[in-house]
Amino acid sequence: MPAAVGGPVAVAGRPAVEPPRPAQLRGRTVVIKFGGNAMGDDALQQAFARDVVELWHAGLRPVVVHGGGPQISRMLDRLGLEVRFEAGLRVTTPEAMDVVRMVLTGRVQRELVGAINAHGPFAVGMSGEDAHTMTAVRRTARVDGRPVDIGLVGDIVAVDPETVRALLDQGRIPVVSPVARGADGQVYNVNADLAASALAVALGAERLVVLTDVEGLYADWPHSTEVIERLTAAELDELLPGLASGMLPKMEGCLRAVRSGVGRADVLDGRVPHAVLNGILAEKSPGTTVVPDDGPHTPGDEEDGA
Ligand SMILES: Nc1ncnc2c1ncn2[C@@H]1O[C@H](COP(=O)(O)OP(=O)(O)O)[C@@H](O)[C@H]1O
Ligand SMILES: CC(=O)N[C@@H](CCC(=O)OP(=O)(O)O)C(=O)O
Repeated sequence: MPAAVGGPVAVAGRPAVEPPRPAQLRGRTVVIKFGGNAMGDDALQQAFARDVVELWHAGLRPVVVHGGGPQISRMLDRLGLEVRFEAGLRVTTPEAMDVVRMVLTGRVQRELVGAINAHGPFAVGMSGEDAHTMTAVRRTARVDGRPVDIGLVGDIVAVDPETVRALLDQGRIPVVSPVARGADGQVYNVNADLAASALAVALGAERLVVLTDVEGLYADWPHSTEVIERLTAAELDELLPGLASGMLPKMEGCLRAVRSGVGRADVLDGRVPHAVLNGILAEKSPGTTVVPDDGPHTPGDEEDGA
């Protein structure tokens, strides 16, 4: 596969995107989390796939970590199994774990890989289990300050990024499902936002981009939809205990990422077509940007670890 060639990103029929410093972004790794909500919409999935390929053409090294929560819930429902979340994490029985693995790696990932590969032989799907890429330990949820057993849910404790890095070096676009292996051989269900964050850290990624089904982090949800445009890690740390449902692991992932070397994390509205392209190439992203306490690490400041 030819080496990526950087250049302005022209997208016919769409508002012009002003790439701020494409030369500085060239060769940089960007981890993008694509959530299950956006995946349910064919047009959005196709637009996402095109964006990812365009980033590749612009010379970036995109890695996709996908979710699939709604798809798992629907399948559990069809099978007559319970659907329940605690603090934004699915309560995962051994039977549910089988379904999680089958739906994420066997179905949702195949569809996304197919959408990207409509543009060429780019995407290679893999699970966090593969080649010990993600190792997890069982975690509990905290509800009202108390630990709650949520079954086979994992927290990632180690990432070996070599397989993902090798794919990037071959000019591929890795598409990773958030399933991890425990050191004990047990398979764990990992929240996709936290999996994306852990992989971004291990790859020394420039950016973590999390797509969701709202405009960003709302300051006073559910009473208002005023989006917080930018916050530092310390500011987010203070807000975190007050966050609810799916926003909690998402923002926890952003915090972990910027506290561990990722230059910046953006939460963007995945319902907006081409959110990824606009979010990454525009100077100011339309959603919520989380920066390290000492400000964003901009491309060119230091060597990318990837
Ligand atoms: N402060 C907040 N700001 C925005 N959304 C919030 C907030 N707190 C909770 N939410 C909820 O979190 C949801 C996003 O999380 P989730 O459903 O897990 O998304 P995804 O499938 O994209 O990972 C929003 O749709 C909203 O209902
Ligand atoms: C532990 C846990 O909650 N895992 C998630 C994994 C998928 C996911 O995170 O998907 P979205 O990004 O689409 O929500 C789940 O079972 O739903």
